[in-house]
Amino acid sequence: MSRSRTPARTAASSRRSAPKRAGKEAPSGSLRSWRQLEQRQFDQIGLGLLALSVFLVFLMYLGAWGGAIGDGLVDGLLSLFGQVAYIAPPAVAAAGLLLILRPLLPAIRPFRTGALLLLSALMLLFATGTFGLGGGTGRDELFTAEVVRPRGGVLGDALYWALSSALGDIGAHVVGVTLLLGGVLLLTGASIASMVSRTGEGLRQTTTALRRVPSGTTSDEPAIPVERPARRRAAPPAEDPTSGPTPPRPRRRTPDAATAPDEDRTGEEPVVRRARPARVSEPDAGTGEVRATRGAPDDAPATPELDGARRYPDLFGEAPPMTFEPPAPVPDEPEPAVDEEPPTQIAPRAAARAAAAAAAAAAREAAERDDEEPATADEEPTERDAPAERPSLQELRERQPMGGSPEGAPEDGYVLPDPSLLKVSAADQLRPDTAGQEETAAALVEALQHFKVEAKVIGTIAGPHITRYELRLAPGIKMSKVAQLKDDLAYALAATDIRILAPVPGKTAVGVEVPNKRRRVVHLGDVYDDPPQGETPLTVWLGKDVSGAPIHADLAKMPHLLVAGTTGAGKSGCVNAMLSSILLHATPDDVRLVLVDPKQVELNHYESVPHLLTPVITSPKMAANALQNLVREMEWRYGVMSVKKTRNLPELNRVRIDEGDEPLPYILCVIDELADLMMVAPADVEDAIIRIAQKARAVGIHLVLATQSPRVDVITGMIKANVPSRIAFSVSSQTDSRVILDQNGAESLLGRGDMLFNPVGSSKLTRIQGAYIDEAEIAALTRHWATQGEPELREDLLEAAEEEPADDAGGDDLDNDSDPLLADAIELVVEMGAASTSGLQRRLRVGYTRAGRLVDMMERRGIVSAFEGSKARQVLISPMDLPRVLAQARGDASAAASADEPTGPSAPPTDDAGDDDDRTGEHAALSSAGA
Ligand SMILES: Nc1ncnc2c1ncn2[C@@H]1O[C@H](COP(=O)(O)OP(=O)(O)OP(=O)(O)O)[C@@H](O)[C@H]1O
Repeated sequence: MSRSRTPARTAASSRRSAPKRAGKEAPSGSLRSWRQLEQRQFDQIGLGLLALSVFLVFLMYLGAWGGAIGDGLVDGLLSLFGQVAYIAPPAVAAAGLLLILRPLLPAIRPFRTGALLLLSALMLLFATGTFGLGGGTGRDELFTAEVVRPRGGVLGDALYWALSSALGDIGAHVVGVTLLLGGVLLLTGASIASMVSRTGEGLRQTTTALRRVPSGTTSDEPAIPVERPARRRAAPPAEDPTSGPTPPRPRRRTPDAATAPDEDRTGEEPVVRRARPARVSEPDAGTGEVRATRGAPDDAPATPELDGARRYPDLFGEAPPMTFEPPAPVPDEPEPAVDEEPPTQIAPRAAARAAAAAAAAAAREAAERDDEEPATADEEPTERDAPAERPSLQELRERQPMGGSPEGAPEDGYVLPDPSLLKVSAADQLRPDTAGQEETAAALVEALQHFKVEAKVIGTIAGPHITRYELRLAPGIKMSKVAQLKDDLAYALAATDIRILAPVPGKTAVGVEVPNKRRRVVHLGDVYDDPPQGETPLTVWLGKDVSGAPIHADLAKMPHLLVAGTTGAGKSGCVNAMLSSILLHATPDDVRLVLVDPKQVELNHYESVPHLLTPVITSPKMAANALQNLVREMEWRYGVMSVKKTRNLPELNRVRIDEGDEPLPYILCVIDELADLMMVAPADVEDAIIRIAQKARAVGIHLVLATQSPRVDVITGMIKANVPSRIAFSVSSQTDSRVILDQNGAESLLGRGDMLFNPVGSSKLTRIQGAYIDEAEIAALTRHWATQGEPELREDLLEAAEEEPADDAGGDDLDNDSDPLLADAIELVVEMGAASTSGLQRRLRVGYTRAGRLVDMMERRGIVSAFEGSKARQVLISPMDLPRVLAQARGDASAAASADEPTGPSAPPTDDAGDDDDRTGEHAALSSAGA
């Protein structure tokens, strides 16, 4: 993190968290000011407590004279707490140490409560005389000078008196012991069940280990097998971007520095470092990498995993910040398992640590398993085990990976652009326009009254372009009534367009979003920040939400994004903001770009950045080729991942770096006008998009598809199903809005960057005013990159994909109802008892399109049931029918006729049954041609 950026970043962060706090109950003044103290102030307090502890040791344990204050203090403590006061010196020292070391310690929420319970329990036990503590002289002499000191002090006596009055002596004993146990549990973070289970587990392990000891083991030999060293190098300690001094921008950031949050990066290092190869960063929780988040110096060793954090994750960590990082939904076809993250939040630090430990343990186990036993053949095959059209080993070896450092890349690493080249709004422009808010609120309530809707405004939230008025309706009034009044309210408020949220998600309120009189332009510089910890280099800044909080998204987690809206609504602006965000923090070693711009004017600014993998593609045909070649790259990456036994790009890159290979970058393909491509080669483009969208997430290939034509022939059902994250800009009708978002809303947007963001896994739409970056800023940014090397273009990406004989047999030029693999497919589905396109893809090693066509052919022949949404297709024939059906499929009609067992349900006649003969003739021809 750069020093010069720190203030801006801090400002941005505090702005971001402000609305979150606004929604919560304000903490009390003293608590708030306590929390606002900085660590150096905590250090001072901690030192003071340590000194006090030493002082008390002398006074209380060694009998030293402490002067008036010291002795008074000891007297007071003894009177108040009795014998329990003797734990004051270590307790005060512990409190001091906790304050000093708090950046290194996990947040243990119930600490204070635990300490309080323990203290109360001890005082009570001393006062009550439980376990013979304190003498226990009963209630008669309570509060007398003779007994308070040797027992639980005045406070202990007070507790004892209250409890014994209410519950008797027995009750006081029971409560004392219970409080003691409760305090211990809270302080240690243990739970009774887990203690029981861990004890059982420990016993089991010990017994097992003892049983394993060979009879001849001598005392010198280790009885319990020693853990084998992991085969792979463990992940280095995490980097903490929030700590330590940060070098000023412009800085030279090496690919390592840019992309390897787990590499050592101290502030003292020279700013320029040559440290290729890069390591692509990865999500925290997914990969289990350990990252310190608070105060730990960069070069400090990673805080050791706390046992409690692993076993009792619920007790550790802090409230997660708001962000959009949803996991990808599982498409029809299962992706190779990649580490998932919780849908809407960054994992708390301790949870991340726990995940890290679990992942590390799993990796160790896996490494050991690899050493010990080869994979068994009967293991459940996964997509990764048998990817469709997996390249051969030869191909894997020969192919040149996409990425690597472009020609002429600076020897000493890339220099990242300074974000200060971005324009920042003036202070008055950063504040939303709140003029006339009261009048609008009053007019709103009045207008609703005219329509017999009783409501009152319970809150307003003002953003850069709209203000949301939150209404509480009188009992018995339906929300839908307000929604129906949209146009009337717009008329009453003299507003261009209003949007009604009925209800506001998560609130008992109806929201009415009214455009502000003066809209604020949100400049990218107002919201831009480096990717938060745990995010990938594909993190982009989208703009500000209705409360003015900056919103970012990690495209790698989207994992693909659809951007649609009418012309002039701000799509290109949004794409520019995304690309610029990436160019501001990612080097060509982190991210490579494939830009498709059929309009030829939107993305040509980027033609000289070294991040490009191809020239900016303007021809739809070339774009279709590029997409198909990206599918090959994807398959190649899967092949490599399978050989290296890794599950996602960051893991693969770790292995590649260990083996001295260049890591692979993320690849982002941005298509600025999907409709143009879909006009030229709909089948090929759709097929390639679907295949990339379904599978490419794990290998780091991601798509951003933009279109100004939100029509079903452009955004087809299959594309929609596989591109789960959507951004809708203003559209002209509710139908268009539903095509993009599956719900209304985008028809009420204001244009010029006003958008609704629907990240994957969330049904909630976030309204955002898009960040804007003008051409001069983009030019400055691209100039900065252009001086650091030419793009190393992979022209082969634009070449027409080589025809694959196996797949071509089922290609476009063939009859739609015949395929040499049909008989095999039929056999397979009968054998499997179900028909799925992905199953056929895997087992027959064919592409998606061909497998889909085979299923269609079987449906037409009555072999499998029709498509029923998410339900699997049923196989309608029995194994007994197989010979006849296969004979038909192979075009051997005579074999079918002479088959001995023509029993069982015959395949239902199909409309095109009459054509079968012709087709079987073709089949035979094809089969023999193929042979
Ligand atoms: N985030 C924004 N803030 C303010 N104004 C914006 C923003 N985005 C776009 N605009 C304005 O809207 C105009 C049109 O934007 P843009 O070119 O991005 O639209 P588009 O949807 O890509 O249109 P087309 O599909 O025709 O390319 C821009 O010239 C700019 O003035």
